[in-house]
Amino acid sequence: MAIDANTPIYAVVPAAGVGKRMGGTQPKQYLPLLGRAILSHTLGVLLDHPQVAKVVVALGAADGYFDDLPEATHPNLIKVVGGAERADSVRLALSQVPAEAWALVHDAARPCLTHGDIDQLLQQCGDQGAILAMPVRDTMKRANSDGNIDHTVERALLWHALTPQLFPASKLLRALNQHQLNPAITDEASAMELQGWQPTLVSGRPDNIKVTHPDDLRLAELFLAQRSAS
Ligand SMILES: Nc1ccn([C@@H]2O[C@H](COP(=O)(O)OP(=O)(O)OP(=O)(O)O)[C@@H](O)[C@H]2O)c(=O)n1
Ligand SMILES: C[C@](O)(CO)[C@H](O)COP(=O)(O)O
Repeated sequence: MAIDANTPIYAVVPAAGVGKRMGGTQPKQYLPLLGRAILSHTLGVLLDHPQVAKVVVALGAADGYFDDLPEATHPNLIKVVGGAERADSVRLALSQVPAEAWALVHDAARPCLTHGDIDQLLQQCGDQGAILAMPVRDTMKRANSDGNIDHTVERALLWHALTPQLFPASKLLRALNQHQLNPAITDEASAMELQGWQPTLVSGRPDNIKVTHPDDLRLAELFLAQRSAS
């Protein structure tokens, strides 16, 4: 089942983080990437997709950067104030999404998303929702408390969860409300799984990285520069 062409799709962009793991003096979503802020790249991809009706971005309460972005005045963009955790920011953003819409939740910190991956997610999404993901390629180890190997983890069915993650907005909001005190909710699918949902895993591009540490920024630059050169 693909998402019906008449179903409204609202993108939800959690962008209220501070980027502790990145270090630096400004939130990482505003770091320059080939001359534009990371968040500007991310919003541009979503605002330009023909099936995305609106983009709701969740910002830090004291965000003093967003209004300088060219996308800040886009007619299809809605701003909300985010929350203490990523899941709170998503839950607060969903207040601006109509109940009948589907929510396409995508990290601000993933600027290398492509329309091709969004199209695959929309086409392969089933009635249980769907997420972009990437099969694990390396042998996986579980560490013990000493930081040594405890055991090797069976990897055949292991995937890296990426974003966007796509769910009916009303069902996602209900799940996030029900589990808002659960620290294990680090993505939308984990909340929906607790509701008994089994979302579709849609294989996505490995260059859809989340800029988390300083070396990720250089990688994102290489990926985007490679595309504009091809
Ligand atoms: N309270 C929060 C925390 C995170 N995010 C967003 O969720 C996405 C993924 O989170 P992460 O990569 O962890 O970003 P930060 O929380 O900023 O990073 P760190 O954990 O290193 O502080 C980011 O776009 C971030 O802005 C958010 O909207 N609200
Ligand atoms: C949502 C996510 O990007 C999927 O991998 C990830 O869970 C975000 O984790 P973070 O610690 O909030 O960056």
